[in-house]
Amino acid sequence: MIFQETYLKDAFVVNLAPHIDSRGYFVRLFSKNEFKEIGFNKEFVQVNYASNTQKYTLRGFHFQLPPFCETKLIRCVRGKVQDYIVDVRKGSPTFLKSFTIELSGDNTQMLLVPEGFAHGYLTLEEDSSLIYFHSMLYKPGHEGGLRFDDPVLGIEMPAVPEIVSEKDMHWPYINETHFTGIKTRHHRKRYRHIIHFPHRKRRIYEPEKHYSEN
Ligand SMILES: Cc1cn([C@H]2C[C@H](O)[C@@H](COP(=O)(O)OP(=O)(O)O[C@H]3O[C@@H](C)C(=O)[C@@H](O)[C@H]3O)O2)c(=O)[nH]c1=O
Repeated sequence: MIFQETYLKDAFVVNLAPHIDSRGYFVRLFSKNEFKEIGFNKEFVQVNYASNTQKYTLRGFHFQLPPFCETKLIRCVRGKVQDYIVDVRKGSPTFLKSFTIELSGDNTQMLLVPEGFAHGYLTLEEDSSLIYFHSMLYKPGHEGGLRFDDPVLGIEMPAVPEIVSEKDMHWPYINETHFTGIKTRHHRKRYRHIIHFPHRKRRIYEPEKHYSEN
């Protein structure tokens, strides 16, 4: 596994190392020892699987509220998605900035979504499925969400979402209730096997302009 540090503090792209032979391939998705390299020492306590029938289905952007914040490891096992994360940690240097990556059943990348990040994706192919590893159990009633089209986030998608749940259509636009209060980790130790993504220019967040009545 090779960990690629993103420009969002604590969020990593995990590059897998498949063992290929005449049968196909074998690949390790998680190893406690390898993840220690990036300071990850939690346990995954729940594994979820989501199947999406249609292209341009959107799920997200979701996070669990304190004290049930969770780290998630995301792998697309079939089809293709554009995956997004948004830093909603109050006080984080990358607060409200987003990162996106294409994940697919054919590529060998996963995304590690740290605590205090919202996560979502848009399917780019029919029949796209994902598996998520969670460090916290599902807590109904403790879910937070961001609108995928919130102008504060300025997220550009490759296509207009065509299928979105009622719940995801009704998240309020950015306001204080979204801020998880999770602190970023302060250590900035350099890790082995880490590649850095270049910074992307994002629009400046101006709360007084963007807070909505919702
Ligand atoms: C997330 C979740 C949902 N459910 C139930 C609640 C509901 O009846 C049904 C569908 O739930 P949702 O509409 O919230 O599912 P969905 O919109 O797919 O939610 C997921 O979105 C992606 C982007 C993530 O990152 C995941 O962590 C999760 O939040 O499944 C569970 O039983 N356990 C769970 O862990």
